Amino acid sequence: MTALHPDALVELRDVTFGYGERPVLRDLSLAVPRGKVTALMGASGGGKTTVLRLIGGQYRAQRGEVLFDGKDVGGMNEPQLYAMRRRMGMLFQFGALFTDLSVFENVAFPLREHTKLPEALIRDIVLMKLSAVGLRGARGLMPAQVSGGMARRVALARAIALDPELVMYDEPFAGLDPISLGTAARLIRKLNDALGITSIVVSHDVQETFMIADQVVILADGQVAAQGTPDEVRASGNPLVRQFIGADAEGPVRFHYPGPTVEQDFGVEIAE
Ligand SMILES: Nc1ncnc2c1ncn2[C@@H]1O[C@H](COP(=O)(O)OP(=O)(O)OP(=O)(O)O)[C@@H](O)[C@H]1O
Repeated sequence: MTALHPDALVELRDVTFGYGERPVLRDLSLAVPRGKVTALMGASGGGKTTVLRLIGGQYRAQRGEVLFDGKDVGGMNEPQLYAMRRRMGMLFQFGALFTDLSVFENVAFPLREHTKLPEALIRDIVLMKLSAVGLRGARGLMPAQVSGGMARRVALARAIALDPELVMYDEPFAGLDPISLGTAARLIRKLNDALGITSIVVSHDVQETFMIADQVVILADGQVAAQGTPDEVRASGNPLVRQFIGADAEGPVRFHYPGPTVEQDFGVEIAE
């Protein structure tokens, strides 16, 4: 399989996908360059998490191809998927930690699950990863004893425990105060560069995400509405994009999930 974008670690080619009748992604094509931070943004329900699930092989594209390192994820069998997922770290919304395991054991978990490394080596790796997120000293704490921002950093250390090539972050900043949010964003950038990772960040926080991203992809209606460097996207004239990045308060993005009209549901006309 020859990649259209030779420097891409992940590539979607003309991908169509829906959970049922309703298509979520329509002929979507995008490339995630190696070693870079790609931000995936767009209105709620636009399909961002769905893209991550297709990359992780949780779902298969109905049409088109999802390539990881040049191989079609949709064509992989279970052992191949398992091997591919070992090369990926995932940090999902709120990066839930195992509440009955210490900070140390949370980070050690993937190493114990996926490797047969001796205990001494596991210890060194865990402490190295915790050090990378500034929490080596917190190893003995339980999740209930750490702040929300710290918990997110522990989850980040866990996501990079197996030295992944790709890390996917789904709303890594959700629920964080502005200071923790800034810290988490800078950490994602720092780890990306220090460890030579490729990162995909799904986020609604325009300011912080634009600060750390090399490439921004804005999804709307299951397609790419804009793509480019943060500056290029900021300069976009597309009304959807302008509304999303906050340049225009009013715009074409619908507030309501598609469904029957108010008149159909209530038999009267109500201003929304
Ligand atoms: N497992 C599922 N079964 C059925 N429909 C789903 C499922 N997961 C998501 N959807 C629908 O698919 C659409 C896209 O969802 P997705 O979570 O990918 O969007 P998103 O851009 O990540 O949204 P948000 O920013 O709100 O998290 C939504 O309309 C959602 O309701």
